Amino acid sequence: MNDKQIYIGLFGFGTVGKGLYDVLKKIDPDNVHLVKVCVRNVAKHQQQAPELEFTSEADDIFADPRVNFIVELIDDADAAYAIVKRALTAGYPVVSGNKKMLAAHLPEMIELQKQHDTALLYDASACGSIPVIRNLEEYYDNDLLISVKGILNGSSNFILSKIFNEGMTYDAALALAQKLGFAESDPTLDIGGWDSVFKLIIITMHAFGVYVPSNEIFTFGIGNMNEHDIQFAVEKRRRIKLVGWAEKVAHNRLILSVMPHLLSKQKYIYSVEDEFNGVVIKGLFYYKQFMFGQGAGGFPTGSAVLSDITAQLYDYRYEYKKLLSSHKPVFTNDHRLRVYYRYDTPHDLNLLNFTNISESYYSDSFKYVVGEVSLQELHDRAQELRNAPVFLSLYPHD
Ligand SMILES: NC(=O)C1=CN([C@@H]2O[C@H](COP(=O)(O)OP(=O)(O)OC[C@H]3O[C@@H](n4cnc5c(N)ncnc54)[C@H](OP(=O)(O)O)[C@@H]3O)[C@@H](O)[C@H]2O)C=CC1
Ligand SMILES: N[C@@H](CC=O)C(=O)O
Repeated sequence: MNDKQIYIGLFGFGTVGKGLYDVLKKIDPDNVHLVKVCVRNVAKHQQQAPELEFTSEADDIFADPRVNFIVELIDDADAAYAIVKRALTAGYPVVSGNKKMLAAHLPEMIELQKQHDTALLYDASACGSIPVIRNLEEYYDNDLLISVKGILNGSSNFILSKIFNEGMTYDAALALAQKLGFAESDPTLDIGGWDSVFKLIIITMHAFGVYVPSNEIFTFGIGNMNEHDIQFAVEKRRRIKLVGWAEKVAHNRLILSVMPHLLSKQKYIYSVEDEFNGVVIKGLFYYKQFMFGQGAGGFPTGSAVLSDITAQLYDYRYEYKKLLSSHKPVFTNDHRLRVYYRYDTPHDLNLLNFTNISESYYSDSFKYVVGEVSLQELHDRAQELRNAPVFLSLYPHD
């Protein structure tokens, strides 16, 4: 046990910031202390924790001589970028939960850590309580990793579970996810697959040493799903789950996507319900491993943040070793996938060029095809697809 003491300047006291506070209160560690908290609305939060010092000025945190550690847990990615950059530049160790900010600025954040010889940890940003980043960084440090695939967003999974298992309406399920603190302040990030793609970008950096910006990754959420898609899934004895997927395919190329998958019972993530996340890691010689845990909520994420904080008691840092690998895969969208595609008009059907159509159905109210389509085409047409009355889902062979 070393005698290092961490004095935290905390930004944000919402679901996760308050979660961290509650976890700290419960554990009462000897070497981690919450010194000052920066929020927008001081009065609101002072009532929640009268013994804490609150401020609405970031400068008050940086000027406090006791603070030697910054924890950033706010819901504004631009402000989070400014705070984390300022903290790293000033040499503070930092913990952040902001996947949107991290996904947009990872290369710069890695550079800042190097330049200022300090650490930024963010395991809590991807899959809440599951220590997926540290495991990918430390344990899977070789070229044998084939794929990382999983349910990376608790809210959309919660909504799908409530619809499929309890027959709840989409709107009621979303309202409940918001009430329970799982959803982002802007829930279209959850529903639209954006939150998953931010996490996928971070995970891909630590799994394969490759950074791909979000605008290059096909992202399609569950917002367009309707009762016909649910009926199709039930008839096929499958479930629809929103899945983030990174996989090495032939010739050391790497495909990435976030989209619904029609999963059969054999798949590990078929049984991941509610706000839980599940990540399947596939390797050349060990087949598959499965990590499972709560992906959202104050306590699970607060405890993951605390784990990132205490890791710095022994100076833990991400080393980004895979960035330097000479065998890094090369990102591509040049890959074909089998999908289920529900459409309404001939125009919508013609948005995509299907080959190998194995199934199709046509009635006044429900039309679909199952066939192969290129990931590049899906990516190029993503915006049109999101805006059209269509739904699509990967339909993997069993
Ligand atoms: N909710 C979850 O389960 C998880 C969330 N995350 C991430 O953690 C972060 C926080 O999420 P969450 O706790 O749910 O968000 P909330 O909306 O519950 O809370 C956000 C907090 O940030 C504060 N805030 C916003 N902007 C500023 C600013 N410029 N300066 C200081 N404080 C500010 C708000 O203050 P005020 O209340 O006064 O307005 C509020 O206390 C996000 O990046 C989210 O993506 C990561 C994993 C799980
Ligand atoms: N909104 C996110 C929160 C955790 O990252 C989710 O639902 O997973």
